Amino acid sequence: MLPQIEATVNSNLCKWSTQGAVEVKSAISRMIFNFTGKVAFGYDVENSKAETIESLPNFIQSLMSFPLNIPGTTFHKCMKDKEKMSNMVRQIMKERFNSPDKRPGDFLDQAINDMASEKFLTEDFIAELAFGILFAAFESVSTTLTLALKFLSENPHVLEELTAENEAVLRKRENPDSQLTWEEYKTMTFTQSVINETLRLMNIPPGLLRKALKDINVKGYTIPAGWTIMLVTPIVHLNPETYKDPLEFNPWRWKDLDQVTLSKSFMPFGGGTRQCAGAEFSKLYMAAFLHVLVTKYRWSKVKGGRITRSPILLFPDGVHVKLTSKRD
Ligand code: HEM
Repeated sequence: MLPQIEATVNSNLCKWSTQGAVEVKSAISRMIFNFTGKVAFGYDVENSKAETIESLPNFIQSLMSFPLNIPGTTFHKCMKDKEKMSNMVRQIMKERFNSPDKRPGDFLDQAINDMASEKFLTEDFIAELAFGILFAAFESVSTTLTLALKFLSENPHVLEELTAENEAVLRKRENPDSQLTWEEYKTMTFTQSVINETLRLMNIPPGLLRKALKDINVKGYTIPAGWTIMLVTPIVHLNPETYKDPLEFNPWRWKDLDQVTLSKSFMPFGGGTRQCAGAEFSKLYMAAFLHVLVTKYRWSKVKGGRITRSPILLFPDGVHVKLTSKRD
């Protein structure tokens, strides 16, 4: 999948560099939506008959609204947008039922095959599931990468080290134009540290939700069985006892953090059996994005960059940048 990721990042960044200013959050949302939609559900943005998801980048803003489903409300608009995405998957499912010989063997095909043995897998369930996966993918990865861009712009010494690591990867190749390999990805430790540090500082969700299955005693207090518990990950990620100067964007700190500390103090993808299903894919995607970005392009901020939390992380004015090729 790495060559596919690199190719999609290459073509998108090339396109952005020929435009004026690009609003990064929306642009990355579309890029990751189209990619995940294609590899998991066969959504072909170029040739699809399904309606283009124009409202996609604003979906998250309408999600946190009063749940009044009547025309004119934000919630109603949110439900309509969700319906568009689910319908897109329903349409693809219909095409696959009609042409069983043209199945690519992706995630959607697996779900369709499992419908025979798993009673809960109805067409509606798969459409909802697809929406959940697409939403989980485009919102979180685009927020992380947008924030990484912002942090890198504000910390030129980090950008310098990141660029040096990624340019060294190119220099070590026999053919500098060959594609990023898994082995190269594994050597990009500073790139991983930049991603970890961005994930640590940003905390997209305000916490993780769990249900107490039995009464739990915590320091003399009882959490009764059945109660919902919220683990506030931002508190864990900004704990000065683990992370010195916790508000500082300092990817170098990851060199000295051991695995035991991290298992309890770093959980951007959650933990246990409900841990994020897309964690490894996301890290790979983000590393490939940063690799292409810093080796081929430079960028300057045009406007935006303000961040709010409500309760997830939002960029109310977007982050607008101008990308230029390093070859120009
Ligand atoms: C930077 C990127 C991402 C972050 C920070 C992130 C974060 C999270 C978090 C915090 C959870 C809740 C875990 C828990 O309760 O323990 C979660 C769940 C989930 N994520 Fe992600 N996610 C990311 C990307 C993705 C991507 C790209 C996909 C799919 C391709 C994805 C699919 C899922 C799914 C399916 C779940 C539900 C898992 C379950 O309940 O069993 N995520 N994610």
